Amino acid sequence: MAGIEFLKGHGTLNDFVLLPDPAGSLELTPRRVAALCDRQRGLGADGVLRVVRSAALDADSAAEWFMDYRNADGSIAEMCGNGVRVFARYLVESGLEAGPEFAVGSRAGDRPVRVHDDLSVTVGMGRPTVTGTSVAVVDGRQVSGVAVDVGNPHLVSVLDDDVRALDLREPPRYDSEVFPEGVNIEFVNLLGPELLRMRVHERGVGETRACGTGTVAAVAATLHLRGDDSGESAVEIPGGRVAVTVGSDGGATLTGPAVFVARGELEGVWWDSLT
Ligand SMILES: N[C@@H](CCC[C@H](N)C(=O)O)C(=O)O
Repeated sequence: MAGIEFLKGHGTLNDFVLLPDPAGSLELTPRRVAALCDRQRGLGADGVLRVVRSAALDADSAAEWFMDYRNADGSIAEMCGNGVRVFARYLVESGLEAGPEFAVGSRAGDRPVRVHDDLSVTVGMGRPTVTGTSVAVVDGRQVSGVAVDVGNPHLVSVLDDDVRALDLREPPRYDSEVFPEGVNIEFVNLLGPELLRMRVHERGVGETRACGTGTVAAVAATLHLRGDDSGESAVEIPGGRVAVTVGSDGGATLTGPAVFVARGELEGVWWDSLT
C-alpha cells in the first residue's frame, strides 16, 4: 500500500493519531492500532481517531463525519471527550466542515461541537447518568466510587488524600459484574466548590494525562454526592485544565484545548506488515 496520511495531536496531553479515511477504506485492525499507539514500535498515542464519513461506515448518525475511536490496546470505545475536540478542530482546519458549529458522530451518539477562535473546543457531551456505586482496589487499598455512564463507563472515587500520590502503575481492580465491559476509573480531590483535581486509569490504555469523558463523569459524580442536579467545575488533570458544565436539563458540556503537533505519512510497507 502507498503511504498513509496521519496527524498527531492531543487534548490536555491525552494524545491521538488521526487517520483521515473519508471512504472507510483502511483496514484498521486491533494489531495495527496497537502498533501505531506503541511508543517504541509506532508513533505512540493513547488512541486512534479515524476520520470517516458516517455513510461509509453505515453508522447510525446524522452527522457527516464519524469519530471512529480506538484505545491504545486496539479495543473500540464509544466516546472520547478529548479526542472529539482534536477531531473537530481537524475537520474545520482541513475544510471538511465550515464550522464553527456542527455535529460529530460517535458510537455514543452525535455530539455537537463548537470550535472557538482561540482553537479551544466546546463539546455537548450528552447526559451523564449516575448508575450506582461500586468499589475499586488501587495502590493496595479499597476505595468506593460512583458509577457514571457518559456513553462509556466510569467509576469516580472521591478521596480525602492527595490523588497525586497514588501509584497507578498497576491497573486498579474493579467489580466485573458491575462493569462487564471494563471501566475507566477516576480518582478525585475536591479543591473547592468549582474546582476538582483528577487522575485517571483508562480502560484499554492505562494511566493517561487526561480523560474528557472522565472529567464529565467526575463533575457529575461530585454534583450527585452533594445533591445538586446542575453546576459547573474546572477540572485539573496532569495534562492541564478543562471546564465542565452540567445544565438544568442534565446535559453536560466540556471545553478544553485541541493541539496538533505533527503530520506525515505512515510507511506503506510497515502498515502492510501488520494485519
Ligand atoms: N480518553 C478518552 C476516553 C477514551 C475511551 C476510554 N478509554 C474507554 O475505553 O471508554 C476521553 O478523553 O474521554
